[in-house]
Amino acid sequence: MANLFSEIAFLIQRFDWLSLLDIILVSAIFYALLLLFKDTQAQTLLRGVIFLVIAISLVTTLINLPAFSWLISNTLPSLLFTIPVIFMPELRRALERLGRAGSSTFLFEHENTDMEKIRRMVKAVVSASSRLSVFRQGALIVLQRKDSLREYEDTGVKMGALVSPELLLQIFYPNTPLHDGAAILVGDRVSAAACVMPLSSSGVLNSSPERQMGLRHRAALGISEATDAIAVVVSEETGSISLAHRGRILRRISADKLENVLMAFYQQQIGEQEKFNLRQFILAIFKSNKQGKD
Ligand SMILES: Nc1ncnc2c1ncn2[C@@H]1O[C@H](COP(=O)(O)OP(=O)(O)OP(=O)(O)O)[C@@H](O)[C@H]1O
Repeated sequence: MANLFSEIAFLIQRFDWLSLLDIILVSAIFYALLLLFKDTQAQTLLRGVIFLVIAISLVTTLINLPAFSWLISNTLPSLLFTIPVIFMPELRRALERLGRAGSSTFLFEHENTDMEKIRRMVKAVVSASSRLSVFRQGALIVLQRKDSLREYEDTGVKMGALVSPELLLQIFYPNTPLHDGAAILVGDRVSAAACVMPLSSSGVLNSSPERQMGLRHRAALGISEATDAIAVVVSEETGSISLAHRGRILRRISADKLENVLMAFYQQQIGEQEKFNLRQFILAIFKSNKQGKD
């Protein structure tokens, strides 16, 4: 024990501003990694790994355990190689998120921020959902937000048609070729129909007070867990409308509530983008002033 205290005292004595910089850099990298994996399934694992790495480094630095240190120094690198393989989809999404944060052109941002297009799309989804609900025709409509849904579009039939209530009603008309699966909406267009979504394996639906939900609701929850998309489901059995987002499901909502919730989601997104654009705008003015002076 006395040895451990003297070891700690020795470490404290050696602590200088370079050590502080070292700690700040490592903490910044861990913080950036956690931020990158925020809201993904890999987040909990990453937190565990970071905790493990810190705990092991402390133990092996302070206490002289040669066999344990040997085991850890040989197994940790292989663990670092296996994590990216297991969490490939999360990693890809995290890098996509990073790429989006880096892209700052006004044009790129404008594609999503056209409020008129969004309003038209929301109106079409709400109108189609309420009519499908009355007819008790099952439907799954997935609205892309920031995360790309390209890999899911590839599982269905590509369309690229302007969204309208009639088009959505036609897609989900029973026993037609496109009615099975999900329709994906990107902006104000139906980009693909009859798409296969990942099924949720979380217990949210099982623990619901009602009966266990079927595949359509599992698929809605699944895509909302895997991406930031919003999924609107119309139940074939009950005609009820539900909305899934970020692994949570709002059950049996009215058409009015659906419209309010969807508009709130997009207004929040647009607010964030406008804040971002304002920053870009200020930076651009600052740059052009500087160039003018030069
Ligand atoms: N992975 C999937 N991706 C997209 N759609 C799916 C997927 N799996 C099933 N579906 C859709 O769900 C339909 C089956 O729904 P099921 O009756 O099992 O679900 P449910 O949640 O009970 O819905 P409902 O209340 O409408 O009956 C399929 O016909 C298909 O259109």
